[in-house]
Amino acid sequence: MTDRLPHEKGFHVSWDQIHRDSRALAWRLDGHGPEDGGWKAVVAITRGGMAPAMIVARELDIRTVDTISVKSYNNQTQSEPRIIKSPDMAIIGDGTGVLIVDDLVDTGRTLEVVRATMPKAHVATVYAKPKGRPQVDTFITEVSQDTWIFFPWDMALQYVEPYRGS
Ligand SMILES: O=P(O)(O)OC[C@H]1O[C@H](OP(=O)(O)OP(=O)(O)O)[C@H](O)[C@@H]1O
Ligand code: HPA
Ligand SMILES: [Mg+2]
Repeated sequence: MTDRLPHEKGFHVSWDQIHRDSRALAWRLDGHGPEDGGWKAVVAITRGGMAPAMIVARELDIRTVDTISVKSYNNQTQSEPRIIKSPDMAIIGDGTGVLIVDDLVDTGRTLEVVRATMPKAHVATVYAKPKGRPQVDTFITEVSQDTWIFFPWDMALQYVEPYRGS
């Protein structure tokens, strides 16, 4: 599969790395919620946003966690993003004090759709590519547009041949 990728580079993220980067995201967000009450809820964009959202919610002691389900990719082929499941809007309101969390922003189309449903929410991703950056309020690491990010939940440990074969 890898030789058919349209991306020049690969950025492989381990569980340890995503844990550290998600914690860094939480620390960056700490104290930046609305002055009257801080962050009140986290909305994870499924599925990739769920692991970072759990870590952010844990670090910032936020107990209200909901999800929004958006389907935009089939492997590496992009299609029109569709909202399959919305969060509980009675809790979310217009998004004030709500942190929307995703693993990454690429073209920004997923976030465009999500933002429209919660215009006052704060959008945070762990990784960002340049095209999608305008859709994100806070992120940790930027990678180039021609880089495909591989997450630990999509990978497995495997044997590699020694660099110098016998
Ligand atoms: O900025 P964009 O170009 O819209 O792409 C970013 C989105 O694509 C991936 O999710 P995907 O739709 O593949 O679903 P998944 O999280 O369930 O893997 C990723 O987790 C982001 O949510
Ligand atoms: O670089 C990526 N990695 C994983 N999923 C993605 N969805 C859009 N871009 C990416
Ligand atoms: Mg996703």
